[in-house]
Amino acid sequence: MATESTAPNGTAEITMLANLITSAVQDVVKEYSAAGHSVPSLNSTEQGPFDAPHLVSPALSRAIQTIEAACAQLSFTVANPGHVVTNKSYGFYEPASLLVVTNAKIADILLDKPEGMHVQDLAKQAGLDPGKLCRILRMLATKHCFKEVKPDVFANNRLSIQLVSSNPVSGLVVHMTDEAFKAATFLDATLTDPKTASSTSTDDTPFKRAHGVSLFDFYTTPEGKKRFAQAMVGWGAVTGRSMLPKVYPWDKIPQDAIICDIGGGNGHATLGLVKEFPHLKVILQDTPEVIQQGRVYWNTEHPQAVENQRVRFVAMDFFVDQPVSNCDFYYLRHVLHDWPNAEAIKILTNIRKAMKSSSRLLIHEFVLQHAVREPKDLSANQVPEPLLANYGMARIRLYQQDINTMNLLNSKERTLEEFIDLARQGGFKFEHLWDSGEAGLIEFSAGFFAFLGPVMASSLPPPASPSPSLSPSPKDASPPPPTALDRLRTLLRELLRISTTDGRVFIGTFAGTDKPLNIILINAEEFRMGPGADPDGRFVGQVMLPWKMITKVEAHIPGQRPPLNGCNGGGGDSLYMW
Ligand SMILES: C[S@@+](CC[C@H](N)C(=O)[O-])C[C@H]1O[C@@H](n2cnc3c(N)ncnc32)[C@H](O)[C@@H]1O
Repeated sequence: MATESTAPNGTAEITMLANLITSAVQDVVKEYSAAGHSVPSLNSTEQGPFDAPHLVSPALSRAIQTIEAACAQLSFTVANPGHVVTNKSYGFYEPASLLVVTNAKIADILLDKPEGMHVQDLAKQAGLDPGKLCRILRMLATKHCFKEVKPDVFANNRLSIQLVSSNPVSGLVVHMTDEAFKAATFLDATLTDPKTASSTSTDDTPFKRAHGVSLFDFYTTPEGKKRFAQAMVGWGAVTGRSMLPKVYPWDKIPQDAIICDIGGGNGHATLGLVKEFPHLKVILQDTPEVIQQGRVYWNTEHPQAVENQRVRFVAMDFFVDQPVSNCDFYYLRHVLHDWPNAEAIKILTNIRKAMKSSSRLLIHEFVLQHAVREPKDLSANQVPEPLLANYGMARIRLYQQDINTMNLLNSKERTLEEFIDLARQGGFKFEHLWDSGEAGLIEFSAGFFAFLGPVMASSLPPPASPSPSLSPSPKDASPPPPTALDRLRTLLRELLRISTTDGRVFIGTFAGTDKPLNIILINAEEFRMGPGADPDGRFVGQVMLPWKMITKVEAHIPGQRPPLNGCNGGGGDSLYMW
């Protein structure tokens, strides 16, 4: 007897997918027509009007992602599943072949030859066997990279033109298809060896197993450094380094606000930002050697910023040093994904120590999403059914890159929840996720003071060390008039001496919640050496005092040096003092 199936209805799904594709194609055509263009053919090698992430409107981006996700899902639904899975297992021949043609500069040889070249001539120039090159080019052309214009005659097309050696994307392609790809063949062995299975050390990666050295040691020669730098420029181009000016309300940020670009590489992201918003200043921080490269890059790409002192270059080791103190923004772009949690928290903690109360941390990275819909996940719910909640194949690079970080560095890409948790452990409070195309820009405030709002932030005493910026943060601008609660908070911010009904006296500060039923204090003397003290001796403890126990509250006696130089909140309920 036939039982009623509870499986989703494939007929309904493929009809919905086809409808999504039709409507998204109309949206794409509309966007191109509005820009006065027709949609570029795959056969064209001309640059299109939307060929970089920052040029794509949110509507066009949605339409493109819908097409990429729905086409894959539709074909995987209707095709023989054995055929689909076998094809997936053969997928590695694509990167292997891309490396051959990129190293041989086939796309360069084909430049300005729309009629194409016979593979005999191509192979002669490239120094390869014509028969073998022909088979490689035909496979790639069958995957729409290069075009076979006549039998055995190949030309560039819209995809292969990216492999031209002057295009930084080709640098990324070589890095991925050579050293990363070789390392990936050791993924299974690394994950099943008890010695390396759960390790987060860079010495226990598939990369090290494949190459005998860690990723960092692989690129020590000048040639290696150049190769990695090229790959990173390609990475920036593809992942949308030019998105930074677009996704945050920089126009509302006051004159001379300082963005500290930590682990900023040559500073290409913040260079683009100050070009578009010249009222901002940048402090670029990276290792000494990279900072030198940054200087050269800015002197070439934006000499006015250097001459007018809109940029400073400060070398650092972000595991050891605090970044420059009291900047308005601390910007981390694709830095944390290089590190497992323990190291990432160390970087964040050092930033946290450098921040003033109104500073903001901006983490600019891929933000992974589950492939399944969850009712509370608003962004996933914007993805039309029956597509996967994370846009499936349209966003596959995020999930491949997550494996890539495991492969190369034993690190990871993260979900929003993971970023919030990591930052909380570094002393930050989540404020906002700004949609930035492929990556997200996640904004955090400085833990404790965050809840106090703009009035509190602007009423803080001046920082102990000279501030590089005298400009208030955006949140400080035009504060609303203080309320009674704000005034109470301002009082409570000061170092206080609090006497209690049981005769104890605490010196500390308020670190409570918005509902001041209890007061949380730090007693420096009592807790500094206590069991709760952190290894740096900064977290000295806390105590909850119900209001009814408090007999007297005195502001710290003016002129007397406070027992501590200042205090600031950690994430949630911890408090740091120094
Ligand atoms: C993946 S790159 C990201 C560069 C840049 N933010 C971008 O988005 O292009 C990571 C950066 O972290 C820097 N870095 C690595 N270890 C560091 C350390 N201990 N101190 C400071 N910077 C470091 C590297 O030199 C590199 O520039």
